Amino acid sequence: MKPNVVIVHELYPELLKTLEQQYNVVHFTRLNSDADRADFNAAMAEADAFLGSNVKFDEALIERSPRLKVIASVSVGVDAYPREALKARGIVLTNTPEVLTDATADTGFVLLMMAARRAGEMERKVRSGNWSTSLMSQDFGVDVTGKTLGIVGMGRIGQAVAKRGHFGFDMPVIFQNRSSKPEVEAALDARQVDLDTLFETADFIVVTAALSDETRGMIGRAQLERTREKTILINISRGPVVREQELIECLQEGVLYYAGLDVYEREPLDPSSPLIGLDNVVLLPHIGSSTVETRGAMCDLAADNLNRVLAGTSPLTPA
Ligand SMILES: NC(=O)C1=CN([C@@H]2O[C@H](COP(=O)(O)OP(=O)(O)OC[C@H]3O[C@@H](n4cnc5c(N)ncnc54)[C@H](O)[C@@H]3O)[C@@H](O)[C@H]2O)C=CC1
Ligand SMILES: O=C(O)C(=O)CO
Repeated sequence: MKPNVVIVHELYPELLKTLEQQYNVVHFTRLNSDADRADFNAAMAEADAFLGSNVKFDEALIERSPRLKVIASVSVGVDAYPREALKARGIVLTNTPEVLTDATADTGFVLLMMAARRAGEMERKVRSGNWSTSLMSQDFGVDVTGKTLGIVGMGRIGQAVAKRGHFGFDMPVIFQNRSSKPEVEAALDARQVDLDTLFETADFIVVTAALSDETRGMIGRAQLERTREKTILINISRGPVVREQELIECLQEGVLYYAGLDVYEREPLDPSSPLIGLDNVVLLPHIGSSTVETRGAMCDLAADNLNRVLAGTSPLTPA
């Protein structure tokens, strides 16, 4: 009997075909409707394995999936999964580290550059026929090269952002991390500081810390009030690391100069969010790792992990 595999993700055709040859696959590109949800729940009742992302795996779903052996998440962040419940059931959780590090760090720099040069605002002006009003000094942004870069959470993605800043833009790097990282300090001529010092000192602050009970709400008004006149905050980790309502208020009041966000407290971002009406924020729809090559590599790694667990061997990247 072939194992049953539920997939909730777009896959490139060759990979889907390979998986369909090996398994009984029920495939959703995403769960769009109540009908999809009902079909998904029915499929999970029989599933041996799940591959995908953006599915809320609460304890009730785990209970309704009695045969489940492995969740191969197409993401590095695994904050959406109830670890204790998975452990209790012996379900293996895998993720996709490394292969998305560069694409996500690049997205951090897209946001940083767009915010620094107010590129979204300028682009909107050109499109609305207001070329000349973008040439006034009150519309100018700020320099990037040589400015101090502050990283919150110096893991894989944090280090990739820091490398871009250090080698590409001549930036002094400071960072805050849960554990000490002398090797990073040495390699990037960087300095590890506490969170308050980071917010007081950096010109650009890039949040790349994983979401956990410890980091949830770690950044709010108390930190933003410490920033300098033209500080820019970028969040490419998870929305709930930053207190979104306090961020909005600080942007509205000019306490924080500018922000660039790829992630939000609730996704998709509600169209009625005040963020959408603010000029001093660049908004992306959680596309940190969304390139053709990187998504392909993430799906390959997730599939390898799933194959290995179903074959009774250890996954390449257990979460
Ligand atoms: N925007 C997007 O599309 C993407 C977002 N991500 C997010 O980025 C996160 C980081 O990914 P990686 O760098 O690969 O993970 P990682 O595990 O290498 O790095 C996470 C870092 O956060 C640090 N950290 C944990 N608690 C902290 C605390 N209280 N204070 C300061 N630092 C703390 C850890 O020490 C670690 O260095 C993921 O967990 C995910 O949420 C990842 C990929 C794409
Ligand atoms: O990998 C992750 O954690 C993401 O957010 C999407 O790539």
